[in-house]
Amino acid sequence: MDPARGRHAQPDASSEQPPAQASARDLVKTYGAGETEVRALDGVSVDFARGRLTAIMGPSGSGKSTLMHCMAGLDTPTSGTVVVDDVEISSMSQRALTRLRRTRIGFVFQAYNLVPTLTAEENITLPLDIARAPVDPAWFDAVVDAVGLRSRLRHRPNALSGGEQQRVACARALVSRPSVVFADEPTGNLDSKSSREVLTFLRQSVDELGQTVVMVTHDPRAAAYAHRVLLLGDGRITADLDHPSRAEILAAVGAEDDDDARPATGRYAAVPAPRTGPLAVVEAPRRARRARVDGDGGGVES
Ligand SMILES: Nc1ncnc2c1ncn2[C@@H]1O[C@H](COP(=O)(O)OP(=O)(O)OP(=O)(O)O)[C@@H](O)[C@H]1O
Repeated sequence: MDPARGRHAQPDASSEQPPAQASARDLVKTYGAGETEVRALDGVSVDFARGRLTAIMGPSGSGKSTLMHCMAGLDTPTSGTVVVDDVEISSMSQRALTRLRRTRIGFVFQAYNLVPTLTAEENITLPLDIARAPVDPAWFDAVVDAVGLRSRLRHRPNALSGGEQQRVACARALVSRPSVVFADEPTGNLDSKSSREVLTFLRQSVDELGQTVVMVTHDPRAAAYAHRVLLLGDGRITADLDHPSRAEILAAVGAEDDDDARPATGRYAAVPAPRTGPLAVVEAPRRARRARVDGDGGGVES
């Protein structure tokens, strides 16, 4: 890190690794104190490369959401640093963080968190509208077309399916062309078809739109869409898999294959299935306590 600028130094240009778009160093997050203290993150250091889809997996309580929230500036680490797009955010004021989240960080929640009184289009542009930042029409069109929502833009959330609502939420996270998008169990509430649509879009946003996406999932089928899979256990990274096959992911999480949900062909034909069968024991469904109101329009969490 370059202390004079409060930023991390630029990576070595000769490095073969894509530069990190977001990084954590020695991240520790504790909740409570004394005998009730919980060490949700126990010294996590990780780089999320630009133009990659990274999946984070791990058992319930292993620290996945805490890591995402600290990386996205939704939670403050107890110690350690978080850098997004060369800017250290872990020591920023709430005000500066709020501003940054509106335009530089996208967040997708399991519960969609759309504003019910606004149309799909208004929901998508809300973070920029709140930030009084201009909407780039060409980028807006590219995102809306990629997510397949052109004909639904004037509908309100209650007239959209769950999958459509989550695609609106994905488009909202991407509309500012953020440095990085964090998605916390984006398919946790969706059926297999809608899950496939959302995962395909997230992958497409990386491959075709050049975005950087970090996604928490409990589902090995969803993780198979990623370029990289990280496993967390007890607040630490326990495995880091580069372009893993579905079999490698299943082996890493200690789950057996689910014959009923086996993809037709090819890696990206992976079909996330409802949470039944052996994979259901890998992790409990996301808890409702995840939903929160950020109130700044950056994630428009509700
Ligand atoms: N606000 C909080 N107050 C106290 N403890 C918390 C709080 N948030 C998280 N924890 C604890 O920190 C640990 C990590 O939680 P976290 O939600 O990050 O795990 P997770 O891997 O995302 O779990 P899940 O998949 O079940 O959501 C858990 O033991 C959890 O109970």
